[in-house]
Amino acid sequence: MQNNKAAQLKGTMKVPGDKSISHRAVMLGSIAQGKTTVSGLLTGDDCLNTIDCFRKLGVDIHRDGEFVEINGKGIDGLQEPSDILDVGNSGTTIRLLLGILSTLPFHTNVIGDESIAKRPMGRVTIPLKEMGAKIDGRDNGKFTPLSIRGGGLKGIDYVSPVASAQVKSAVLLAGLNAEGTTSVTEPESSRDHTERMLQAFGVEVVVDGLKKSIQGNQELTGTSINVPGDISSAAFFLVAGAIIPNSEIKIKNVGINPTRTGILDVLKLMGADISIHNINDQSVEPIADITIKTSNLRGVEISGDIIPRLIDEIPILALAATQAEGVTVIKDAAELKVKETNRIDTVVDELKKMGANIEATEDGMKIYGKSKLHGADVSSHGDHRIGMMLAIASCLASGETNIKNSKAITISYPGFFEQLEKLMQ
Ligand SMILES: O=C(O)C1=C[C@@H](OP(=O)(O)O)[C@@H](O)[C@H](O)C1
Ligand SMILES: C=C(OP(=O)(O)O)C(=O)O
Repeated sequence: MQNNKAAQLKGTMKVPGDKSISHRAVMLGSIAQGKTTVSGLLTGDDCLNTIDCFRKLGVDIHRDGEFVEINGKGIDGLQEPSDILDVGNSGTTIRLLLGILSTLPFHTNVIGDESIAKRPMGRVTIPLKEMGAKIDGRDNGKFTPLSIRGGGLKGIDYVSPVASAQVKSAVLLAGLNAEGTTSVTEPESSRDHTERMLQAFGVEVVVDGLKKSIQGNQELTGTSINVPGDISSAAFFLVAGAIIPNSEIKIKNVGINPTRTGILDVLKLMGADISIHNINDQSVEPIADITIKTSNLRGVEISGDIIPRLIDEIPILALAATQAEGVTVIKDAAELKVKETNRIDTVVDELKKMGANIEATEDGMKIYGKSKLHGADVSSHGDHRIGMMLAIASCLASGETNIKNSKAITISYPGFFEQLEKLMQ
């Protein structure tokens, strides 16, 4: 993909459905009893892989664009698949799926792409094995391909070493069909979409600070889910609006769940001209419209318990920091190393090629502001968020930027380039 400098970005837009919520809607609908309808589903590759895995498990799922109907027969309605389940590039799919498969008394093989093969699965397979699931795979079940035979689980009181919604969700989903109570305690709060959505399906989740508990043998009842716009996708246009001259962008219907809004807090702290309006917190997930205008940003420190609230937004925040006055320091973000790519390395290496003054640290990065970016030959390394960050960087850079493997962007944002082009007109 080739991109050139943009004079301005102006307009009103929507972003596709939230990826985390879309995965969960398909999964919970598949294990619920009765009909679930989902509107506004993200049709990115990751969520399509989730649908494909549950179809292979025998679930009746009809999709018409962003609308999905699932005819659930309860968790016991899932059947041993005759084919390997392939999650593609999606960490959320494999980790949450492992939680569900752990409860089912049959055999499944699960694989993903070469990025998934490098990502740690021990963080979910260790507690799931402790609950009684039989899981094997490379390095004693810590990496794909994985083979799993579930059933006969016992609840656990699990203290997770990482603030990860995928770990929390996998254990809680396994707990749905385990004997007794299952609890997960996290070091910091991670996104709580699973807890919220389980409640919408009629399951009781007990929240005691950082400890979340669930009783075994609870049945889910099908429901209607309306997926809000993905704040992680909106983040690319929020930063674009702030750093590209003469811009003003309004993004409608964005999910503003407080466990996801670290990006808004940091942009405000950096001095961005951002406003949040039309807040509607009447349903399971709160939504709002967000407007951003070209801003004079300043460098900040981003560390501590805000990190899980903006973990996927760090690549685009790093780009914002290259245009801020002063230095930005990102700490406590070692989790970036185990995403689709090592996002500390890919952000630093690719932005350096475009002239940014940025260095990697042990658990984050340091960015010196007000760099003049120039076009270069860069690569997404197959990581959708790196691809989108580079596309926004190219709108600011002088000359031409060639982004290798920009196709990866469809993992979370089909139609990204079309949207960007519309705002340039
Ligand atoms: O649960 C989810 O939907 C997600 C949780 C986060 O990962 P971790 O659970 O590994 O922190 C996030 O980075 C990922 O994009 C989606
Ligand atoms: C880390 C991400 O997703 P996943 O873990 O589902 O692959 C992401 O979307 O940035």
